This record gives sequence, structure tokens and C-alpha cells, in this order.
Amino acid sequence: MPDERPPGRTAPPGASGWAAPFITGEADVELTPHRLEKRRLAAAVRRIVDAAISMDLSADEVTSLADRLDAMASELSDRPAAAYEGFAEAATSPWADGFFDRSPVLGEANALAPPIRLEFSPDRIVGRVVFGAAYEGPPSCVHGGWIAAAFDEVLGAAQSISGAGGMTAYLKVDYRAPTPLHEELVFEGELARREGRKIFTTGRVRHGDLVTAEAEALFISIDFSRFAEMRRARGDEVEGTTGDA
Ligand SMILES: CCCCCCCC(=O)SCCNC(=O)CCNC(=O)[C@H](O)C(C)(C)COP(=O)(O)OP(=O)(O)OC[C@H]1O[C@@H](n2cnc3c(N)ncnc32)[C@H](O)[C@@H]1OP(=O)(O)O
Repeated sequence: MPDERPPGRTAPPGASGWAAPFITGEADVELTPHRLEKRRLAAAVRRIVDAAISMDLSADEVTSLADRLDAMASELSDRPAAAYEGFAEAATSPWADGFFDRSPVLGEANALAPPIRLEFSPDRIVGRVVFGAAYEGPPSCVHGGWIAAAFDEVLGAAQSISGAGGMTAYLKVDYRAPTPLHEELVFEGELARREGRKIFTTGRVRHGDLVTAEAEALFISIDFSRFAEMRRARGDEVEGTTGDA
């Protein structure tokens, strides 16, 4: 099976029977004080979002908080966007080890992300997460769209076990039972098979012993020069054709 890593990527050990995984884990990127503070900022925003929708606040308290946060938001929105290092998702990262702080699902520096914590092994991906009040769909249960987003990310990482990286072509979710908020959930993703550029994956999410949803997804491996184009469109200075950062 061809190894489609961009130039410069080294094959990690493991994954017998397949090409070595495209993504093997979180990058050993130095967590500078600046990066750690960005993670702390995101954690604080996450707590504010949770509190804003779930706390019992009087009308006066809501007004006071809204005024303070509104002033902060105005101060921030005048700033220009910064260039950044890393990728928002594992499936399309050209790195052997990704840095996913900005991911809307995994990103510790993205307040929108629950975040899900991925564990990489040669034959499966496990994602652990507790969804808070902001992710509610049915009463006290996780919104189905967020379950789908979690599968997209976990199966997106699992497809990398094939040795290639690609984009989601389809994602099918079977919701078997309500998935609770405020409880640890364990997502699992595996590579089912690869047929040329088509990479088939399967997965499930468990709450304890109960499987609350199952999923399958097809990823299509892509030419990484397309990501260089996408990153140029984002305004990044990209050398060569790999889109590597
Ligand atoms: C850890 C983090 C992981 C995160 C993972 C997150 C990944 C994402 O969410 S990516 C964002 C969502 N996805 C997208 O935006 C993708 C948008 N779609 C596209 O860009 C393109 O349609 C793309 C790349 C999937 C395929 O396009 P292209 O490279 O031109 O391939 P194309 O020739 O159309 O298809 C290749 C083969 O796949 C098949 N195929 C493509 N799409 C599908 C589909 N939906 N269902 C079944 N088969 C399909 C084609 O029929 C073709 O088969 P064959 O070779 O047998 O004729």
C-alpha cells in the first residue's frame, strides 16, 4: 500500500498489516507560557458559557455580567487575527503528530471544544469526554449534532491508521439510546478497511457498559497540495506543496 505522507514525515512503529498511522498522537510541541495561558483563557470562557446558561442569576446579575463581558468582547474584537501553528483536525493534518489546540472538538485553546481527549494506539483511537450543560439536546442528554461531531473527529483520527489522511465523505450515526450530559463518555474508532483512496471506519460511544450510538464514516485520502491551497486562502505563508506548518 503506498505511503502517502508528505515529504519529511517519518513512519512511527506499530500498525502491522497497514501502513504506519498517519497520525500517532499529539505533537511534542513546546507548551510555552503563552500557549498554556491560551488554554487557561479557553477554560475560563468554557466555564462562563456553562454558567451563563445554567446558573440561577437574578435579572440584575445578568445585566451586570452582560455589561462586563460585552465590554471585554468589544475590546477583543478590534484586534487583528493572528497567524497560528497547528491544525484544527487530525484527519487533514500533514503532521505525523498533530497540534490541535484550535480544534472545535479537541482544542484545549478553543472554548467551543468540550474538549475530547484522544488516546492514540496502533489499532484504535479512544476519545474521552464529559459534555457539559452547553451541549444539551434532549433534556439532560447530549445534542445529537455534537455526538456526530465527536465521531467525525474520532473516526477522522482512526482513518489515519490506514497510513493516509483524508476528508470526510460521509458520516452515518445510529443513535441507540440517549447519551447523558455530565458523565464520562468513551468514543472508540477503528479502521474497517481501505480500498485505494477510500478509507472506511467504524466506531461507537459508550456510557459505562451501554453503547449509546454507533457510527461509520468514509474518508477520501487527498493530495496535500490541496491543503497548501486552503492554507494560502486562509492567509498563511506556505512553502512548498505539503501545507505543513
Ligand atoms: C482527529 C480529527 C479528525 C477530524 C476529521 C474531520 C474531517 C472533516 O470533517 S473534513 C470536513 C468535511 N468534509 C468535507 O468538507 C469534504 C468535502 N468533499 C470533498 O472535498 C470531496 O468530495 C472529497 C475530497 C471527499 C472527494 O473528492 P475527490 O477527491 O474529487 O474524489 P472523488 O473522485 O469525488 O471520489 C473518489 C472516490 O470516492 C467516492 N466517494 C466520494 N464521496 C463519496 C460519498 N459521499 N459516498 C460514497 N462514495 C464517495 C467516489 O465515488 C469515488 O469512487 P471511485 O473511485 O470508485 O469512482
